[in-house]
Amino acid sequence: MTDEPLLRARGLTKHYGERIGCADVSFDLYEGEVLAIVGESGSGKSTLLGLLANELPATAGEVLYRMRDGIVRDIASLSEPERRLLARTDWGYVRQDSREGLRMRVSAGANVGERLMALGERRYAGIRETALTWLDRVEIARNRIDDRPTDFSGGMRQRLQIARNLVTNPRLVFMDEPTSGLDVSVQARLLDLVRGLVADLGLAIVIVTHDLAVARLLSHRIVVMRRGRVVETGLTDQVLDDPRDAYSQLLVSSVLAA
Ligand SMILES: Nc1ncnc2c1ncn2[C@@H]1O[C@H](COP(=O)(O)OP(=O)(O)OP(=O)(O)O)[C@@H](O)[C@H]1O
Repeated sequence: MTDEPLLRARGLTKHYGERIGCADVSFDLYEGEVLAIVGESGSGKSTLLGLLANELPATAGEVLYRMRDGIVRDIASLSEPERRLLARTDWGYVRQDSREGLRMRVSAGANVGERLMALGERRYAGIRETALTWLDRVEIARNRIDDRPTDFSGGMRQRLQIARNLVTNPRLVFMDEPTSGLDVSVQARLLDLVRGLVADLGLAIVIVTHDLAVARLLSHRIVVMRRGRVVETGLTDQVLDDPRDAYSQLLVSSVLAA
């Protein structure tokens, strides 16, 4: 273990032509820490997540990541193979739309095994055994291993995405509104599962959500965005119970009033 941050965002800025996606965002993320990015629609949450996950090029600023070998790299300087390897091993990305995060035409088992195969694992029996273990962990019945995600409910698909991402023991997982569109009870089950995995595996998570209840339940720290800028950041309970910034106060109170 080390006290060094796992990831550092420094002055991250993204312009879409004249439009500002996000501007001058800086923070540190530590191992095992869950950071929620909240804000209303259009505040820049998805843009920031895209920059952090190296899926969008920044207009200015940088993301520094401490790789598994301990060396801190600017993610924009990674070669294409290095970038792909990082995205497949030490990082995960759980998408709002499971059709973007899963391969819908292959079985649940193949969805989970794919990243292992990409890392060179060729023993079919071993891959299947690991996939079964992960189906257990995300509470999908073992006899569904040969079924396709198209036959799964929304909640099961999100749990399968989680298994698919965690099979390589990533240290950092990005999540983009993972519970939106799910029924309340299904959401609660998913959040419970994620909480358990965070505790067991010491995962760091950056989660984008417009739902402050999700942020409250999962995150240690929170970043409040408005018009592409961070207006407030701090410990989740502190920000949600006693927001300093006028906009955060509005955001919190409008949810409370809802
Ligand atoms: N591809 C794009 N081209 C042009 N402008 C964009 C693009 N993507 C985002 N924007 C603009 O950047 C700003 C931030 O958008 P972003 O999608 O990051 O916000 P958000 O908080 O994730 O919103 P939502 O919750 O609706 O997804 C908005 O003004 C948006 O219109």
